[in-house]
Amino acid sequence: MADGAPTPSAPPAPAADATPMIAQYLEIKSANADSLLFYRMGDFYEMFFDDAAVASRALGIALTKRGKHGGEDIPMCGVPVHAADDYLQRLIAQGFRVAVCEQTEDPADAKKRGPKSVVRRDVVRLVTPGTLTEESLLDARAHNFLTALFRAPAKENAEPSCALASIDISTGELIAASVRLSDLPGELARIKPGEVLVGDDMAGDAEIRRLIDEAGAAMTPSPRAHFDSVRGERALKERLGVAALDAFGDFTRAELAALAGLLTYVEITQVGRAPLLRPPRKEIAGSLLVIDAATRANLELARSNQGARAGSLLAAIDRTVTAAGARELASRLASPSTDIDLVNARLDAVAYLAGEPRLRQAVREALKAAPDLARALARLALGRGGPRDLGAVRCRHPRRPRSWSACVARRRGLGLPRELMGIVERLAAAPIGIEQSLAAALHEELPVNARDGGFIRKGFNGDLDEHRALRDGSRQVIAGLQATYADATGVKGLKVRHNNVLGYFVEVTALHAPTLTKPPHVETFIHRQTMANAVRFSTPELAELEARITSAADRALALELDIFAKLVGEVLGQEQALSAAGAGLAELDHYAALAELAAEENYVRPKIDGSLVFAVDEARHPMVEQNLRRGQGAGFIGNDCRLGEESGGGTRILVVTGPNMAGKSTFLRQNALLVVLAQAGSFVPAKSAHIGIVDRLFSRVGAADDLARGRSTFMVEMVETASILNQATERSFVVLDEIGRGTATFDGLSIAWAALEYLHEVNRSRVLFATHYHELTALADKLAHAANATVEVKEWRDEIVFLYRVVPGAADRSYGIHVAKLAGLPAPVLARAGEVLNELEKADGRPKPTDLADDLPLFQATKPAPGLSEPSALEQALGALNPDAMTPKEALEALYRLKTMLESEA
Ligand SMILES: Nc1ncnc2c1ncn2[C@@H]1O[C@H](COP(=O)(O)OP(=O)(O)OP(=O)(O)O)[C@@H](O)[C@H]1O
Repeated sequence: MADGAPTPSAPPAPAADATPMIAQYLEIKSANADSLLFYRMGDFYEMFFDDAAVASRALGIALTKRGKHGGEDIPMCGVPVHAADDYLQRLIAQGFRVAVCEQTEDPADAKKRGPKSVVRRDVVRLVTPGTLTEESLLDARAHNFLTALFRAPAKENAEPSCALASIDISTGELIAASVRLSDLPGELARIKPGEVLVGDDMAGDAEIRRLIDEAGAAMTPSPRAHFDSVRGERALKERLGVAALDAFGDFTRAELAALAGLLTYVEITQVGRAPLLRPPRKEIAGSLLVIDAATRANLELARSNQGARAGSLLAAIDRTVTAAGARELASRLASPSTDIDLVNARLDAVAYLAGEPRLRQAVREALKAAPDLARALARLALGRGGPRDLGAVRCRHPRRPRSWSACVARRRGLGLPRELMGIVERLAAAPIGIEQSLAAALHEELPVNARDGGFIRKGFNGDLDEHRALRDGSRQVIAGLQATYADATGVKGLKVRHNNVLGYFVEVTALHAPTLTKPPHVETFIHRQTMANAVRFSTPELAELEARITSAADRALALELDIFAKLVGEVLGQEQALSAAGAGLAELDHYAALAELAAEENYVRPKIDGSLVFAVDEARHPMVEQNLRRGQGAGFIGNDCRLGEESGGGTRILVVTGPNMAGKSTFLRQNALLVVLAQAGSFVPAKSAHIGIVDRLFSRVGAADDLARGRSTFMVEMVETASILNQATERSFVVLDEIGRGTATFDGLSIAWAALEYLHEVNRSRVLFATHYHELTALADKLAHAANATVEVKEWRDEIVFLYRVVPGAADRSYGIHVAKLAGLPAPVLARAGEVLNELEKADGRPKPTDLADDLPLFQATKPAPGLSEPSALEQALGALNPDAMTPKEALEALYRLKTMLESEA
C-alpha cells in the first residue's frame, strides 16, 4: 500500500458458511492484500468487507450489505464498470492501489460445470500511481514516471550514491542515472515520479520515506530480490532484442539493479502484458545542470509557490499546441543541459523557426491536429487501446503544410539546423503503408472502445459488409412487416416494437386483441403478454428475422474485432519507427513553441560558451513581467547584470542592497531563471545575454519555518547554506536572498559575512547576494571580486517611489517603515517605530548592539526618516473617520474636507 492512504485491514479467513463466490473473492483478495480489490460482477466492480468500508468512505458512495459470512453481514459497495475510470482516478489520487479482477470466462461455461460453480476470475492489472495509461487518469501535458531507487554498495572514500531507473509506461520512456545521495532530493524533484519503488530493506529508512514524500510520490516497497542486476540486464536485453546494452550507455551494476526492480514491478502490475520500452537512456552525471529541490521550488520552475502549474516558469513559457510537445518542453525545462554544443544546436533550431514566421505558423497549425501518438501506442501495446488509438496512428502526419515540405526540400542539407534535420529524417522514415491501410480501414469518427463496433469503413472487408447488410436489411424488413400485418389484420394501429425481454413483437390495443387471437390470424400471432391497455404477440417470421439480425450483428462485431486485432498487430510491428516519428513531432512542437515565445515575448538568443561570464542586458523576470502586463500597470523594468570577465573589474559577487519591495528578489531570481531557460535551449527575456555554461544552480531565500519537518527557519537556512558552500564550484551560479536573517542580528551578519568570504575565496562561483545587512557593502569594497549594487527608489512627499532600476553602489537606507505604512500598519505603530529608529540612528548613525532587539536588522541610514515620527494632520483626520457609521452624504463631505487639507499641506 502506498503511503498516505488508509490501509484496509486484512480480509477474514474463509468461514465454514462461505459461499463459493465469497470463497473465491477471499482467495483473490488475500493474494492482493495491499490493494483494494475491484471484483467484477456483471456490470459492476464490487468491493467487500473492509475494502468496501474504506472505498465507500474514500469515494463517498453508499455502503450496503450482501449476504452473511461467519454469521456476520458482509459490507459491500460497488462502482459501475462504465464509470470505473473516474473512481479509479479518485482512489489513485488518494494513494490507494487497486487490483482489477475480471471474469475470465463466459458465465454460460461456468454453469456447464455445475449449478454451484463460480465464474472464473483473475486479477488482470494492478493500478498504481506510477503505472497509469488511460487518458482519463493522466495529465496529458505531464509525464508520469515510476522510479525504482537502489542504493549502490558503499565504496571506500566515496560519497554514498544511488541509482535511479524510471519509466513512463504511458509512453515507454526509460531512463537510468546514478546520483550522489546528497543530490537525491534534487533528482526526485526533477523527475517528479508518481510512485517510487524501494527495496524492502530501504523501506524502513525514515529519511528515504521523507524524501519520497516531499517529492509528492507514493512509496512502494518491493522485495529486495527483485533488484537483481544480472536479471535486470537479461530482461532488458530480451525486451530490446539485443545481445549487449553498450549501444545505449555504460550502465553500472547499481543502475541495472534499479532497472531490474523497475521491470519486475511493471511485469507484476501489468500481469504479463509487456508495455512498450524505448531504448533506455542513460543520463550521465555532469551532462545536466544540477538544480536541487529547494532551488526548483524557490524559482517556481514547474510549480508555483501555491503548488499549481499556473504561475510557474513552465506555464509562463509554454506555447506548445500538442500534449506530447508540452511533455517535451516540461522535460527539457526540468533538465537543462551543460553540453555547450547541444544547447547551441537546440538554440539553432529555435532561431531557425523564430526567423521563419510563416513556416512556424504553418507547422503549428498543422500540429494542432496531431494526436498523442506515444500514449496511443503504449495503450495499444498493453491491450488497452481502442479504435481511437489506431486513429492516432492514421493521422500521424498532420496534413503537411505545403510551405513546410517545400521549405524542407529547399533547405535539405542547406542550412536546416541539425536538430530540425534530425526530426525531418525521423518523420520521413516513418512507415507510410500502415497509415494508408489504417486510413482505408477506419471511419472518420471512431468510438473509444472496440467492443462498440462500427469503426471499420464500408468496402474494406466484403464479409463484414455482407453481415452488416443482412443485419440492416433485416431491420428494414421488420419495419416493412408492420404495414403487411396491419393490412392483413385490418388493425390500423398495429405496431412492431422491440424490447430486451421479448425481442421484436407485435403490439395492438386490448380492443383489437381478439382479431389476432381468432382464426385465421391465430395461426400467425402467438400471444406473449397482456398489459393494461395493450396485448403483445410474436410471430415465427419476426423470431426468425430477429435471430438473423442478432447473428449478423454478432458476426459483424466479431469480424470487426478480428480486423482491429490485425491492425493493432501491424501497428505494433512498426512501433519503433512510429514512436520515433511521434517523438519527432513532439520535439518539433516544442521548438516551434519556443520560437513563438521568443517572437511573442521579445526574447533573444543567449550566447552560450565555456567562459565564466554572466552578462545580460535589460533582463526581465518572465513571470513577473507577464503578471504586470495582465495587471495593466507600469511595464517591467529590465536590468543589466554583469559578472565574470565582462564585468569590468572581474566581479564574481554582486551584493545587492535596497529597500524592501524595491525589486531585489525579482532581480536575483530573474538572472537564475535566465540560466535555466538558456541551458534548456530557450531564448531569454533580455536585450542580450552571454552565459558561460553553469554546472550547478542554487537559489535560496532566508527560509520560512519548516515546522512540518521540525526545523526552525534558521536551521533550514543554515542547512541550505551549508549545502551550497560544500557543493558550489567555479562554474556554479548562486543566488542568496537575505541569508542569515533568521537569527540574532550580529550572528546573522557574521554568518552572512563569512559565507560571502568563503564564496569569494573558495567556491569562486558567480553569486548574487541580496541583503539588508548594510555592513556587508563594506565587504564588497574589500574583496577584489565583489561589487555593490542597489535598487533605486525616489522619495516624494514622504512617500517612497520604486524605480526598479539596479545601479552600482549601496543603498543608503532601508525605508522599512515606509513599506510598513504601505502595508497598512496602524498609525500609532508607525509613529512609534519612527521614534525607535531615530533613537537607534543617533550617535554617528551606527546602532549599538546592546540597544537593539535581537532580531532587528541593522541599517546604516544617513538621513532621519522625515515625517514618520508623527502622523500628519491629514493622516490623523483620515484615521478618525469611521466609514461604517457615515451616510453617503457625510462620506462625500469628508472626502472634500480631506482633499482641501491635502492641498493646504502641499
Ligand atoms: N524590474 C521591475 N520592474 C517592474 N516591477 C518590478 C520589478 N522588480 C520588482 N517589481 C515589482 O515589485 C514587487 C516586489 O519586488 P521584490 O519582491 O523583488 O522586492 P524585494 O526588494 O525583494 O523586497 P523584500 O526586500 O521586501 O523581499 C514585485 O512583485 C513586482 O511587482
